[in-house]
Amino acid sequence: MIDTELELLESHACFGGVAQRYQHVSASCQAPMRFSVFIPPHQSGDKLPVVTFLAGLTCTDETFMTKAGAQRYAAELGLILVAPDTSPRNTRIPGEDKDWDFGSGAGFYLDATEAPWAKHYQMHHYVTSELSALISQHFPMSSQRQGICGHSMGGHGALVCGLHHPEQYQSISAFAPVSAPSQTPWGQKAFSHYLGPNQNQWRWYDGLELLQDSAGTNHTPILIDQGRDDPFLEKELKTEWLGALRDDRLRLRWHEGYDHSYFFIASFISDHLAFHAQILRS
Ligand SMILES: N[C@@H](CCC(=O)N[C@@H](CSC=O)C(=O)NCC(=O)O)C(=O)O
Repeated sequence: MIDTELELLESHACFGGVAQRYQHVSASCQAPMRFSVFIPPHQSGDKLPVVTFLAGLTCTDETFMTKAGAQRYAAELGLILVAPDTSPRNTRIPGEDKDWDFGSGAGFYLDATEAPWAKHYQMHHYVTSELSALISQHFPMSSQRQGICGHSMGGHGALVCGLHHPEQYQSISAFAPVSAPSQTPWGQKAFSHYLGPNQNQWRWYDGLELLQDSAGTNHTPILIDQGRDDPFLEKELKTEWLGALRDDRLRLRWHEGYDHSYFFIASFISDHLAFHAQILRS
C-alpha cells in the first residue's frame, strides 16, 4: 500500500503490469527525489526480484523506462524495475546546472564529501539504502533478490554499488560503463569536485580498482556489453581495461557497429534482464 511518503506522479498500465513515477523527500539527499518503477503482473502476496537501473549523464529517472523497451521482458520474467534519477536537482548549489557532465544529471552514484556538494549529493547511500528500503516497503519486492544494472556513468554506479554490497546485490550488469573513472576525464572532473583532491579517496568508487581488490573474495557475476562504435570508448570508458583483467566474474561482450545510445541498450536489454532473472530466481 502506498502511503503519504510517496507522491504518485504518473501511472500507466504496461504489459499486464504497471509503470509508475513517484516523488518523495529523500533523507539522504535532503531534497525531493524522483524515481520510476515497473511492477510486472503478479499474484497477490508474491515477492518479486528487483533490478535497479542506473542511467547515465544527462538522464533522468524516465530515460531508461521510456527508451530501453525493458518492460516487455521484465513482465515475462517477473522482475520489478526501478530507475532512480541521476542526481538531486534544484538544490540551489551555485553552478549545479552549468555543465552537462557535472552537477545536475551527473551525481556519479557517490557520496560527496566536499562542500557544497556533500549536503545533497549522497547518491550511493540513496540508491543502495534509502531507495531500496523504500521499494521494499511499498512494492511487492523480495529484498533478498536484488540485481543492479546501469549505463555509462550508471554502469560505473552498478559496478561500485554491486561490488561494495555483495550481500545486497546478487547480480551486476552494465552497458558501456565508465570503467576506470579515476583515470578518465568525466570521472576525474566529478571525483575532484565531489571527493576532493586526495586520489586515495577515489579508489572506493573506481570499478577497475574494485575488481582488482575484490578478486577471490567477491564472487558476484557481472555481464558487460560494449559497442565497438561507441564514441566515448577510447577517452572515457576504457572497457578494454576490464577485459584485460581476465577476471572470471566478468562476461564481457563486444558488439560491432553499436554506439553509446539507447538503441544499443534496447538491442541487448533482454539479455541483461534474463541474466539477472536467472541468478535472482535460482
Ligand atoms: N550531451 C552529451 C551526451 C550525453 C550522453 O550521451 N549521455 C548518455 C550517457 S553518457 C554517460 O554517462 C545518455 O544516456 N544520454 C541519454 C540518451 O537518451 O541518449 C553530448 O552532447 O555529448
